[in-house]
Amino acid sequence: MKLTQEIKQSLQKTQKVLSIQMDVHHINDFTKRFKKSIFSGSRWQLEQQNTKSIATTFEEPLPEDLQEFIKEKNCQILEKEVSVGYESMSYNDVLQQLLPKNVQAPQGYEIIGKIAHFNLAPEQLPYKYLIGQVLLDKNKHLQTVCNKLEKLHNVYRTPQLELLAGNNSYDAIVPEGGVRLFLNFEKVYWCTRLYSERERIIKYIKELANGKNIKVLDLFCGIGPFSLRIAKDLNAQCLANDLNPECFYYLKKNIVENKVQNQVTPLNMDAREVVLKIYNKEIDFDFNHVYMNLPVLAINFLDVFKGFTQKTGKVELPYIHVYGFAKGKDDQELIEQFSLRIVKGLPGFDKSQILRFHVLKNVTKMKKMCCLSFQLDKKSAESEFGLVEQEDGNNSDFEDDEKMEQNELIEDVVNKKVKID
Ligand SMILES: C[S@@+](CC[C@H](N)C(=O)[O-])C[C@H]1O[C@@H](n2cnc3c(N)ncnc32)[C@H](O)[C@@H]1O
Repeated sequence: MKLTQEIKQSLQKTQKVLSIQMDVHHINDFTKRFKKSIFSGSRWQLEQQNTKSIATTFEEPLPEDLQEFIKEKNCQILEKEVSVGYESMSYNDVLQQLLPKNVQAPQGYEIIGKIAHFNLAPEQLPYKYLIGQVLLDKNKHLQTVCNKLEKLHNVYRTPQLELLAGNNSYDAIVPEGGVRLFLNFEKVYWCTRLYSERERIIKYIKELANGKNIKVLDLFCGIGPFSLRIAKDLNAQCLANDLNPECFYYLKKNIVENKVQNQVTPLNMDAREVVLKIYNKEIDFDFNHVYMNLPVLAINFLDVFKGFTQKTGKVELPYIHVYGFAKGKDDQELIEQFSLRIVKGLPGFDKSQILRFHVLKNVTKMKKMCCLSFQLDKKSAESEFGLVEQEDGNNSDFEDDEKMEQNELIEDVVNKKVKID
C-alpha cells in the first residue's frame, strides 16, 4: 500500500473544536502555557479589533489551569469547525486511521544520520511503504526511511535494507564521542547502540593502563569507531583492521577527517593474518591491548595468540577484550561456557584470570552477548605456536548466533530506540 493523493484526501474532514478567544495581549502567555493543546496547524484568527481566537484540542470538562486562565483573562469559548487533513495530522493519527485495527503503527525506529530504519513485524509489511512515507513526511530531518530485512549469513555483517521512502542513499555522518564517522549503512557494519560499550571499554583500558602508553590492535574494527575514539580520548596508537574493503575505504576517510593519521593505521585483511604478519615482522606494531569485536566468531581467533612469547620474544603479555555469545542463567554459567570456548584456542586459560565480564545484551532469556577482558596467560603465551583447526560446527554456530542477534535487534527496536510521540 502506497500513500497516494487519494488516500491523503480521504483523511480530509471537518471537526468540531473548542476555540479560545482572548485579547491579543494574552496571546503570548496562552501560547507559553498551552502550546501543546493548540490544534495542529491552527492559526490565530481576528474576531474583532484586538481580539483573536485559536482552535484547541481541549474537550469539556476543561482542565483547571485553563479555566483559571479563561476567568483571569476574560476569554470566551467558541465552538468552531476546523478542516483536518494529512498535513496537520501526526504520524500516529495518520497510521491509526489508515492501518487495519489488527496492525499497530510501529512505535520505534533507529536513526543513523538522516536515515531511519525499522525492523517491521510481518503484519506491518503490506503497509511498509505507507509507514515509511508517513514517517518521512512527519520528520523533516530525515532523508531516507528503510526496513532492515532479516540478515543473511554474511561475513561483513552488513544489513539487507529495503528502501521505504525518500532518497535511495545510505551515506551517513554520525557524531560519536568527539569523532565524526562517515559510513554507508548498506555497505558496512554500523550499530549506534554500541556507543556506550565503546565508552565502557575505553574507560576500562584507561584504568588498566594506569598512565602507560596504550597500543591497541583492533582486529575487527569496522569503520574504526573504537580506534578513533581511543586515539582521541587516550592518545592511543592503534592498528585498525577490517576484512571488508568498504570498511577500509571509510576507515581511511575517518582517520583523515578526524586527523588521527599519526595514531591510527588502517589495514584490510583477515584478522589472523594481521597477527601472523606482526609475528613475521612484515607489520611493525607493538601492542598491549587486543580488541576483538566480532561476537559471532572472535573467540575462534584467539588461537593465534598461543605461542605469543615464542613468536614475539615478549614477556609482557597483552590484555584481550573479546566479544561472544554464551548461554546461561547467570554470570557464573555464562563465564563457564565462555571459558570453555576460550580454552580451545588458549589451553592455559583459566577463568580465575578474568578481569572483567560484562553482559551487553539479552539475545534470548538464556543467550547473552558478552564481553570478557583478560590478560593473555603465561602458559598459553609460552606454549608452542600452532593454530587450532576450526571445527565443522563453526558455521552452524555462526548461523545460530546470527539469527539470535537478529531477534535481539528486533526486540531492541520494539523497545523503542527512538519513540514516536
Ligand atoms: C560486529 S562488526 C564490528 C565493527 C566495529 N568494531 C564496530 O563497533 O563498529 C565486525 C566486523 O568484523 C569484520 N570481519 C569479519 N570477519 C573478519 C575477519 N576474518 N577478519 C577481519 N575482520 C573481519 C566485519 O567486516 C565487520 O566489519
